[in-house]
Amino acid sequence: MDAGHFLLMTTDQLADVKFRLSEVLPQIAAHLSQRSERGQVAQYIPPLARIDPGKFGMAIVLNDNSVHAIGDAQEAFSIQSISKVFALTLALGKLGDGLWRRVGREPSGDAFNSIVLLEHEKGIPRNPFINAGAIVTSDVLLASHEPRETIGEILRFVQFLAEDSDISIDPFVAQAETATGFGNFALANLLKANGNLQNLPEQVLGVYHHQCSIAMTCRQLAQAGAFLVSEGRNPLNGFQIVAPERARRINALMMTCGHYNGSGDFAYRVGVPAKSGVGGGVLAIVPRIASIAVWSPGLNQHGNSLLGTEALEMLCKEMRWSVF
Ligand SMILES: NC(=O)CC[C@H](N)C(=O)O
Repeated sequence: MDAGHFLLMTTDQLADVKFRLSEVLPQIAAHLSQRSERGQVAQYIPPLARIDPGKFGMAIVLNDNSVHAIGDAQEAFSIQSISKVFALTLALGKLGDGLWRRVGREPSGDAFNSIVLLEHEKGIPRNPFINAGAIVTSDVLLASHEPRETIGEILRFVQFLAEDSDISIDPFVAQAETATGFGNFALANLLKANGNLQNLPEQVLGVYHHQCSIAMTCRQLAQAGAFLVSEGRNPLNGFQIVAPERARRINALMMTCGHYNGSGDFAYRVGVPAKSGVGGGVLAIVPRIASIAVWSPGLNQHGNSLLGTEALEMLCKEMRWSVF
């Protein structure tokens, strides 16, 4: 198929965006390199607590497949909760709207790992991006398979989206999460007690902790997210990954729930759909224009990347990118 078929910007618009990026990206890198306050790297997952908070990378994929990158954009990091976007995409493919009988679509206003609402709301998590909701999504993907088959399915999907078979799971992170994820076990047990898990908590968490432990570079992540930019079609290879309507809906969930109880602030400051992870990564989508991955491991009080958010705020302001 003709690559031009997928262009959602005219050639002139693309040239203009590329020119502005060549000016703005070095400014962002220079500005952030001077910041001494970089947030705190996640402490509760031991291998993440050892990551250098000085790291910073950003990659932008435009829908002609050109990649514009700065900093440590070629260094793999733990994508953590960003994996929830890919798992949700697969789960919607399996269950369609049936998924919404088991998970809600509302922001929680609580921390990503909160258990409070889950008891109140009888085991139906508020949305698929908080841990409880993502654990249900993992259960859907597990269905009656062996955990390792489902883990392989998620990994292969991400590799397929990024067209990169080098993407892998960090076994040390997966092991550490399983050894220390007592809060996730509490969530999974409460889901099971409420009849909202079909499989055993340890099997479901085997899937969930491994999907969170996928390691990717900014470049790979921005490429894997590109189907959300172009109405569900992967601009790398032209495959229609999801229907345009589904891509819009995944973006809507990223906008309303992608940053947990920091989602309102992120929408206000940045203004595009995005999903964060406690590894310090953020995947942000500018519909019809760009897929952006940024990585800075230090987190703010909500567990979202402090400088990653700031970088996106600067970028979207300078490029005048917003869905509003
Ligand atoms: N916000 C996150 O990235 C959390 C994911 C992490 N694996 C957890 O379960 O706590």
